[in-house]
This record gives sequence, C-alpha cells and structure tokens, in this order.
Amino acid sequence: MAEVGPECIGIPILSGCDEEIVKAVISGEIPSYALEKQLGNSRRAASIRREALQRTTGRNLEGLPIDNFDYDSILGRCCELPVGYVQLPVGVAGPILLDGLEYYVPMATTEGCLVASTNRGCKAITESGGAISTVLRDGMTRAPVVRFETAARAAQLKFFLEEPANLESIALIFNRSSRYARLQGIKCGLAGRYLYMRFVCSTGDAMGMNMVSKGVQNVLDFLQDDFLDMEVISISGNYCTDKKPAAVNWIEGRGKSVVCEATIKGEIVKKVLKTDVASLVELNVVKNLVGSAVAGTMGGFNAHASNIVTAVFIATGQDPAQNVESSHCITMMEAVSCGQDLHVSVTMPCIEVGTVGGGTHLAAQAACLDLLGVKGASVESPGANASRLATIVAGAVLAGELSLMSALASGQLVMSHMKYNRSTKGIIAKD
Ligand SMILES: CC(C)(COP(=O)([O-])OP(=O)([O-])OC[C@H]1O[C@@H](n2cnc3c(N)ncnc32)[C@H](O)[C@@H]1OP(=O)([O-])[O-])[C@@H](O)C(=O)NCCC(=O)NCCSC(=O)C[C@@](C)(O)CC(=O)[O-]
Ligand SMILES: NC(=O)C1=CN([C@@H]2O[C@H](COP(=O)(O)OP(=O)(O)OC[C@H]3O[C@@H](n4cnc5c(N)ncnc54)[C@H](OP(=O)(O)O)[C@@H]3O)[C@@H](O)[C@H]2O)C=CC1
Repeated sequence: MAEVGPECIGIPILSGCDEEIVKAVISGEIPSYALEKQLGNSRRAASIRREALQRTTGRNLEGLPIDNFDYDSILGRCCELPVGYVQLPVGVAGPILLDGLEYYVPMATTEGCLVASTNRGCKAITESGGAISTVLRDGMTRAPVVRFETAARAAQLKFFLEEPANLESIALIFNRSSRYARLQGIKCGLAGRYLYMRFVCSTGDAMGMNMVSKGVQNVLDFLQDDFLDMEVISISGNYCTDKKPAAVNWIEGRGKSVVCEATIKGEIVKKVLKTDVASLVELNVVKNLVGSAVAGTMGGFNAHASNIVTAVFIATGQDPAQNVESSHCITMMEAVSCGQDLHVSVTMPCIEVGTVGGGTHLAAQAACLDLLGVKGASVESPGANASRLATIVAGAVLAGELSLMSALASGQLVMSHMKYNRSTKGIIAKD
C-alpha cells in the first residue's frame, strides 16, 4: 500500500513502489493531480498517472511518447496532469528577407504543402528585394465587467475613468504589478447597468495575458474603495476579447498591430509563382475582399493567414488558442509600375506573441525562437524581441498569401495537395 512518508518542505512524500501508487490512484486514495508534489519527481508522476489511466480506460497509450521530455519544465507553468507529449514535425521556410535581415521561419504543422508553399512565397519576396514591416500599435487588453444599481452609476465610473488625472492614478496602481506592464488607456463599453472596461497595456517581451490580468485585479481592488456599490462580475467580460473573433480587436487592435508589404517583380511572379500580376490582383478582389464580404467575415479578408500563424505559434511556444484573433488579416494586392509588378501587403491588427512566458522557455520552442534570433527577453530594450517576432509572423503570412493565391490563380492547388498532402507511401508521390 502507498504510504505517506516524511515531509519535505511541508509536502508529504509518498513511499511505496510504483505498482502500489498506481493502485492508490485508481482507487481514488491519491488524487492524480497531487502526484508531482507527493512524489517529488515529475517524470515518475507522469508515468504512474499514465499507467493508472491505461488501466482505468483499458486503452493503450503506446503511441504517445513519455520519455525524453523535461516534465519539470512544465510543472506549474504549462500543463497539468501530464501523461506524455505529442510530437509535431517542424519544417522551415526561408530565407525570407524582412527589414533587411534574413530569417528561416520554423513551422509546426501536419498539413503537407503548407511549408513548401510558404517557402515559395519567401523565395518570391526575397528575390524581389525583401519585405518591409511596421508595428502600428502594441497593447494587450483585459476587460473586466462590473455592475451597479443603475445605468447612471455605471456611467459615472465611465466618466471617472475618462478623466486624464484619474487615469494617471490608476496607471500608478496598475504599473506596480509588474516591471514591464504599463497601462496605456482604458476603453469603456456600457450596457445598461454593466460597465466593460478594456484596459490596454504594453507588456515588454511577454504576450502579457497574466501580466495584464494581474494589473487589472489590483485596479479593481483600488476602485472598490471609491465605488463601494461596484460589483465585480468577472475579471474578463469578453470585451477584451481573448481567443474569440470580435470587431473590437479588428478595429482597436490587440497585441501587436503589424503591416507588412513587398513589391514582387513581374518576372518573379511568372518564374517562381507560375502566374501573372493581373490574375493575382483580380483574384484578391474577388476572393479575399468580395468573397469574404459575401461570407460576412470577421477579420478574414485573406486566404490562409491562420495556417501560418498557427504553425509559427506552435513552433515558438505561443498560446495556440490566440490564433483566432492573431489571424485577423486583410490582404491587399495591387498592380504597380504600370501593371508590371505586384504590391502585396498584409495588415494584421492582433498578433499576440511573446518571447518570455507561456511555452517559450520549453527546450524545443526556445530553440525555434533562437533560430529567429528572438529568444527570451530583449537585451536592447524590453519588448524588442516580441515585436520582432510579430513582424516575422506577418512576413511569413505575406509569403503564405502570395503562394496560395498564386496556386489558386493558376489552378495548381488540388494537384499540389495531392502531391504533398496525400502521399501514402511515406515518400512524395510522383503525380
Ligand atoms: C507546392 C507548390 C509550392 C509548388 O509550386 P511550384 O511553383 O510548382 O514549385 P517549383 O518546383 O517550381 O518550385 C518553386 C519554389 O517553391 C518552393 N518549393 C517547391 N516545392 C517545395 C518543397 N517540396 N519543399 C519546399 N519548398 C518547395 C521552392 O522555394 C521552389 O524554388 P527552388 O528552391 O526550387 O528554386 C505550390 O503548388 C503551392 O504553393 N501550392 C499551394 C499550397 C498551399 O498554399 N497550401 C496551403 C494550404 S491550403 C488551405 O489550407 C487553405 C484553403 C485553400 O482552404 C484556404 C482558402 O479557402 O483559400
Ligand atoms: N491569465 C489569463 O487570463 C490568461 C493567461 N494566459 C496564459 O498566460 C501566459 C502568458 O502570460 P504572460 O503575462 O505573457 O507571461 P507570464 O505570466 O510568464 O509573465 C511574464 C513574466 O516574465 C517576466 N519578464 C522578465 N523579462 C521580461 C520582459 N523583457 N518582458 C516582459 N516580461 C518579462 C515578467 O516580470 P514581471 O513579474 O515584473 O511582470 C513576468 O513575471 C500563457 O501561458 C498564456 O497561455 C492566456 C490567456 C489568458
């Protein structure tokens, strides 16, 4: 029988062999989530939990790897109740010449053809002299919802928050919660007795959701001293808006708002992309602008920004659920130089990335950040690495847009996916 042994830093250590502890987990005597603390060994805890799971379900987890992973690195940071990890292939697209520097972009995906396509776009951009990016805004958001007895009272708090002097004192409270989070402003939305306060702040090299939430909590505690009748309903009232499509993000931005552009020479459009400028311009209007309008899109005026955003997010340890708003993008294509060349741009108002926090410290993800030269906190100035990562995401999206749109314009899409996305032999099918 598993027994509780001597205490180690206040935590009772379980004694007993693995078999005894597995049985104790199955019977409910030991909660599965407590294994790490009670064993003081996170690898062993994962293995015991996995065995208990296999026996409880009668399912075999043989295909799910458990070895060669640092379970301490996720403890209290990235994942609870681990029983193994999922492997994903990481491909590399590039080099892409962006703002005068060459990048090789890591992409974690199981969609065959995606990396090849992005790679082709990178080639077209680089051979045309490169892309240029501009960060337009940088602010992470959190919007709590509070309730008052009357709508008039809710409006009073709105007006209070809109007074510059009050915002200054609130910023002092907010900024105390972090060395890097700095309050920029508060945008209020009101619905009857309910007030939604969208706090916007810079977050250095972190994506910032924990930081901004911590600062907002402090401000709510402070406000309650003056607004005794304010009832906090939730620290998140969905006006933030995190991990859901929303017009407020599309219009106001969230995280980094980036525009990235390039002029692709007509001969490169023909040679590398196998199409022509006029066809791309026409397709962009008909598909990405009109087609998306007919579909009633929210931020989806593009071909497949989410493909690239998600693959880069997973490779670099970002929160993959934030691909929702991070993929908001409008792709523009216009003929320039008397119709000879193509000006292409992607405008992405909500790229939510960090180079510290979340999964960025994990060995594989940190290696991918290092490949891009943006691992960890920036030594030049806080936030420089995260901003650079956001521009790289936008650059890679620009490449992806160029290549997929070209494949669609030339009728190449299905054929290319049959070749790279459906091989059953583990080798690339001939045709
Ligand atoms: C597959 C290609 C690139 C072939 O394109 P191609 O022009 O026939 O290829 P190529 O052999 O002439 O090579 C041109 C360049 O492409 C790259 N390239 C070429 N092959 C590879 C490869 N194996 N691995 C890496 N890079 C590759 C490479 O840069 C190469 O230059 P090189 O280095 O030879 O001088 C093209 O047909 C293509 O881009 N197809 C589009 C595929 C795509 O974008 N899929 C994305 C997913 S679609 C989806 O999920 C979303 C969707 C479609 O539903 C959204 C919507 O509704 O629109
Ligand atoms: N709480 C929530 O509501 C949500 C949380 N998440 C999760 O939040 C996590 C990300 O939160 P996030 O706040 O980004 O990260 P962390 O919670 O890891 O906070 C960042 C930490 O890094 C420190 N830091 C050191 N150097 C820097 C630097 N140069 N720039 C910025 N920070 C630095 C910060 O210091 P300091 O302590 O001084 O601030 C802080 O302690 C992810 O796991 C994500 O999945 C996602 C959505 C919602």
